[in-house]
Amino acid sequence: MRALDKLGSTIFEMLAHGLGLPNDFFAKNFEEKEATMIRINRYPPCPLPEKCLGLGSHSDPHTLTILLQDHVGGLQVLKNDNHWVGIRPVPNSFVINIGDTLEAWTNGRLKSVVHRAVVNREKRRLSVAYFISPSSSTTIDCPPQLVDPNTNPRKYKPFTWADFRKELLIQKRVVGKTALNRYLMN
Ligand SMILES: O=C(O)CCC(=O)C(=O)O
Ligand SMILES: [Fe+2]
Repeated sequence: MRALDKLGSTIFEMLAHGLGLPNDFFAKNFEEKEATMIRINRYPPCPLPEKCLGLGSHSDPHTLTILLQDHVGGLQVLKNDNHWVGIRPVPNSFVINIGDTLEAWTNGRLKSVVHRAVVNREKRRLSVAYFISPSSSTTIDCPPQLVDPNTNPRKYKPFTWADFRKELLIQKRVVGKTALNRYLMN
């Protein structure tokens, strides 16, 4: 896990740099990484792949996901809210997903994509997802540099990662970005 945490930290630093924020703006909040977790997804072959899904449409609620997928393929991303695009597996590489928490933290500059996994008629598929989360007390509040009252007003009310996790637990199943929508400004 240490290598994945280090990769996550480097990505956070690069993202902060790209957004014109201090390099440690995000990375400094991940000392404790509460609720950071790894999930192994196993999708058995399915005789009727058009009739079922391996993993339904959702966005990852955490901050950053580092995903390793095998050669079979099945990950799809929702583009322009109306069509699914397959993410071709590239050997020896990770897929990096922005989570809901990072979308709120950047006032929507970084987007957490809605995605799903489809199944394969013949082949079993495996993927491994590492979901990185900040310390529970971290307040997710977008910095003033990313807000413009005229062109990009503040989209979300500040919340702590602990609050957001409670919202996630209340939901029976995460569908789309329902937990994050609870924090939208009125
Ligand atoms: O299996 C995949 O490619 C996607 C997995 C995923 O989206 C998840 O575990 O949240
Ligand atoms: Fe996901």
